[in-house]
Amino acid sequence: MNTKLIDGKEIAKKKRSEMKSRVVELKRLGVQPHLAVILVGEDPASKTYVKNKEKACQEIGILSNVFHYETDTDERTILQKIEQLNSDPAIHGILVQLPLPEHIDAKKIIRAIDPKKDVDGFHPINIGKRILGEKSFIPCTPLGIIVMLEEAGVSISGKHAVVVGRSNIVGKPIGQLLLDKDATVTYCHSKTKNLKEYTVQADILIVAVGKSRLIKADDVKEGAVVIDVGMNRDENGKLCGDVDTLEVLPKVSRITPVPGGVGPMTITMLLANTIEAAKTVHKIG
Ligand SMILES: Nc1nc2c(c(=O)[nH]1)N[C@@H](CN(C=O)c1ccc(C(=O)N[C@@H](CCC(=O)O)C(=O)O)cc1)CN2
Repeated sequence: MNTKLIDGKEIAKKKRSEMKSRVVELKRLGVQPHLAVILVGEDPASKTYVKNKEKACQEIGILSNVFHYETDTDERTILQKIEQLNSDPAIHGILVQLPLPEHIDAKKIIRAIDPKKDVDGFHPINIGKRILGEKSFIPCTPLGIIVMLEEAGVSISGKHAVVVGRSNIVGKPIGQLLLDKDATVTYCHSKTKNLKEYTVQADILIVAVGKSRLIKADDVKEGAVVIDVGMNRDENGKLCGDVDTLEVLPKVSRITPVPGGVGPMTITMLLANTIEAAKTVHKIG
């Protein structure tokens, strides 16, 4: 692998092996982390992600249950399931795979999850706590990006980080996390005029917009670190990111590939959050 590429698969492997040992320790103390996953519908990508989450849990000794509902399941059934999981002391983490079918209000569903079991970090209580710098669950993809930057030895303090994209799952939280690490943060989005004017100033460029190969060599500064969160299919059906990796590679100091970059870290951080949830509830430091 090109030395400029930040290998998400390798970092994920290392982190999962560390977590496996932590789970062994927890089991010795009589605690086995347990994750409940709710999947509604037949979206092929969501089914794959859920299967991979189940497999990853199994690999490191976390218990997992998947509750798979048909597409036309009503909101009340899902809310009742969440209520049941909230009050089950054996369950440490709950996640609802997104996106949900249109007739289900995702905001209502997320708010129903006990914030102490919200291992996705999407509940408004966890978002508020995070903004205030209090201990909270951090959404898995942004948390994975921070871990990748640390593992790659990229210093964040004093750097100009430009975030392209303002989703609640990635863009907003990653900007906040970088700010907490003393970066100067600029947010860009679909209404930003002359995007390039901002991206060329970035020491650390995070792109999460869902547009195939939007960022070209001319859009990045020499020596920048580029984190590509995009996961798109190009005109030939090939998986690609929001950054034109091949074109940008000669110019940057480090870059995450797609696939094999940020993606594998998302599930790895879910495991980390589930372990943390179990430790917190059992008051294990
Ligand atoms: N409840 C949640 N829903 C969704 C989340 C989330 O964090 N919580 N994130 C995404 C989907 N996602 C996990 O759920 C996810 C996406 C991608 C990957 C990944 O490993 N991607 C691979 C490529 C996979 C492929 O070949 O298609 C990679 O980048 O190498 C893992 C998890 C939306 N929903």
